[in-house]
Amino acid sequence: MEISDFEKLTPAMRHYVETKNKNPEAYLFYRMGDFYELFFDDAVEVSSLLDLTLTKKSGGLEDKIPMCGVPFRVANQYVKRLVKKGYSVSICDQVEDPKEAKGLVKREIIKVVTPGTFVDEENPDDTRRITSVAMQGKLMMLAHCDYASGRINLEQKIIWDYRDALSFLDKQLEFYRPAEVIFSDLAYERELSASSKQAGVVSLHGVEDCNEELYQRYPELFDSQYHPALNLLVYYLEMTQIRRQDHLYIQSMNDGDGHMDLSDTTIRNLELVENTHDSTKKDSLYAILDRCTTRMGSRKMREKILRPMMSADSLNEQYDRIESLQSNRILFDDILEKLASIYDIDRLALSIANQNLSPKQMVRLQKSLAAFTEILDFLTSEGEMVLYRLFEQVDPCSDLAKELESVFIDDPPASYQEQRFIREGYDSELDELFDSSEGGAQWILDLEEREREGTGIKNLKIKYNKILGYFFDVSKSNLSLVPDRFIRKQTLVGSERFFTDELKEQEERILHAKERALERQLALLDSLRCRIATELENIQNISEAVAELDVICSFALIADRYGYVRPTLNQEGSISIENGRHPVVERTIEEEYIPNDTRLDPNGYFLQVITGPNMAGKSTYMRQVALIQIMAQIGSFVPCDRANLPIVDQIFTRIGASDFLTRGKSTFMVEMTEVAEILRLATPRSLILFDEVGRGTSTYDGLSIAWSIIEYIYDDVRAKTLFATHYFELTELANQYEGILNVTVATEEVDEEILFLRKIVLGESNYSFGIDVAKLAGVKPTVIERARRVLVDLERQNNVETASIHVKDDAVETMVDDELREKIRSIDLDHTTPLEALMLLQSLKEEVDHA
Ligand SMILES: Nc1ncnc2c1ncn2[C@@H]1O[C@H](COP(=O)(O)OP(=O)(O)OP(=O)(O)O)[C@@H](O)[C@H]1O
Repeated sequence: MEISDFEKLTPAMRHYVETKNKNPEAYLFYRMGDFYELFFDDAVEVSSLLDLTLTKKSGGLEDKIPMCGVPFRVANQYVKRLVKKGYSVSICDQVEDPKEAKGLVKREIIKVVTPGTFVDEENPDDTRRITSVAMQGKLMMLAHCDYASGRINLEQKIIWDYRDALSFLDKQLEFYRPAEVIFSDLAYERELSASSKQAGVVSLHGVEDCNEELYQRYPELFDSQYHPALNLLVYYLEMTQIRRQDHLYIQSMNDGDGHMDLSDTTIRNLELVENTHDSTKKDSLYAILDRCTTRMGSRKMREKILRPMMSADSLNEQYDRIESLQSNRILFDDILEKLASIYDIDRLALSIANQNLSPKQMVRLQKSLAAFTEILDFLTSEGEMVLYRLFEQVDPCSDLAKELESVFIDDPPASYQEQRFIREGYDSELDELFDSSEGGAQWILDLEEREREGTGIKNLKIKYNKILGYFFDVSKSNLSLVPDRFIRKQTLVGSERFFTDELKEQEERILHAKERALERQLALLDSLRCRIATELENIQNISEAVAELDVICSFALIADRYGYVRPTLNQEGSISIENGRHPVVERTIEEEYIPNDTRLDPNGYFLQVITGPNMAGKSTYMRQVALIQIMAQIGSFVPCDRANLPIVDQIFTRIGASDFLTRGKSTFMVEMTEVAEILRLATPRSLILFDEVGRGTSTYDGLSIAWSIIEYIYDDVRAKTLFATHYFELTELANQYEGILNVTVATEEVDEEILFLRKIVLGESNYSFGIDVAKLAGVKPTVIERARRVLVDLERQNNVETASIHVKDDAVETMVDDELREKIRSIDLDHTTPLEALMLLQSLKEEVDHA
């Protein structure tokens, strides 16, 4: 805005413009009376975003100023809609009582609500995270914060190049799914933009200034160590929320150790937390495993699935806990019952720190703490030490729970400022004040009765409103009976309103007592808020422990219900699964699920080439192995009869076409990029699933790539690998390498129809049944017939071509050698003339030259 225009503005509009300029990127909600108003461009944009009526207001300029507004009581609804679309909103409130203001009422921005800091009280499942990214030398550091609970997870990784940065960020953003990412301007901005789009980040912006003094102000948080990403995060939160951020705490610091590293493609391909068709939880591993009672438990379950553990000791301890619940049914039921009365206390942390817990929230906290104490009592009295150990370090805040127990009435009102919510007997002064206010009310009723008799006005009533206070209401027909001591206050169409000196005197007393009672009540509430704030850290620990316990209960429930068994962990690195099942497919198909065995042994067969017709069950089999391995490493029992499993460091999957086309790469390019990444990162402790690698290009290209990938894995990577393919030629590899095993999915042909037996058996299949599947799928018979003829032709040509390809490849060379050897062996020298021998030699040479 031009300075000349600014000077023409009314004082209120000038203040609005000054306030807006403090944070131009956020929409400014400017409090005026009972509304938050927006002006100028903000009004035009927000009215269209939220379907509000756009009006105009004169503000000193020649043209009227665009304006729209929302009632302040429901403003949160509008703020929510804006932040969900990725916008931020500055809330500018009146910070002095308008009645006491001289001139303009003082207004200030009290906070800026951003996509990552918005807390949706009505929807506790809406977990919003904010992530900060900063670089320190070659170290990329990230701080992920769940703002409502105050929990922060720190991550870091040494970045060698652009590709490293991109893959690390992809993984991080996919895992934490922040709504908002902030970065210092120096950080990898370009990479961030690409990754964040992929992970659906709604708001991304750089923050230039970063106050390095912060770590002195939050000594516990920083643990006297400067951490640039954490610093950036706290700086940004203080700047937007305009207050100290005392509820923040570090939940974990991950420097890559201790957890299995799952790539975002693996998370997607195995449908760990969402399915690939509509990106919801349905039909994912998470949907099967999550039988948690509390919301904290469900969130923890998701975290665990995405971050499997690597410590055999911790996993065995977790299995022990499941067993201990299974073997003590009564205790298990008691715990489940108590968990059901624990609220989502995790999300109260922000309100606890800001000391604005409502009475309703306090009652929830009290009930949750009481239930938690009872759970601890069960465990100690039952001597269940494996479970109790979860809580050894946790202070149950029993005193606080007891203290809160006697405070509140049963169901405190949501709008508590004007109503009684503290129980009688908790504070004698409060009781006296409410008594006199309520006693006054009785006095009014008595007076009404007395005056009705005294005046003879049968329907005389004492009423109350905010403007007149208490008054006598007399209908027109009774006006002649009104005595002189009644003083007229107001005349309406059908009645008149009066008061008496006596009524006014009493009114003073009643209203004053009520006001003081409410004041006292709020003061008591404030002191409880202070008291609770001192226990914040303990409450956060309790919510962590409850979440852990809930997850274990969920594992135990599922194990019982679906017949999962405890896996045994081995150090040798071999996978041995008896009658394994796919945890999701077995629950979603109508027919019976056919279990399968798997054995992958680093000292024996560690690479399986899986052939078999389309739709036979190859992918399902491979995924089942990966899912069983993941389940074991998150501490769950597994769907099979018996499992002896290693701790794998990573699970890689190259399955189907990924949806990366937005980044301008072809499907085949994406496939090869993923393959390259897998070959680079996999170790002998990894598990790799390859489904039809090489399919995205011409047959020979694809076949040769698949062939050499298998050889490379066999010779150099040595990771346990399942390789499903339609290239029958790859089954030849098993003849050449000892550790490669050919398996196939059994089928039966009954009356020219194929029957899938779903059973993995030794051997290979050179027939893909693609055309049969097309027939099953309902493709027209004429098309099917034509396809069969084309296939026959192609196969004929194919053989001719195969004979003439020149591949410098051990495998092919071996085949040529074998043929030559065979020919030489068959020469009968006793019956060969020198000339014939010479001619034979010439023909052999020609063959070798053309091979
Ligand atoms: N073990 C099993 N028991 C019962 N049904 C199964 C089993 N395995 C797979 N199926 C069923 O078969 C369907 C096809 O399986 P899957 O996708 O694994 O086949 P595929 O061999 O990978 O096929 P394609 O080669 O066409 O990708 C699954 O959707 C499932 O309904």
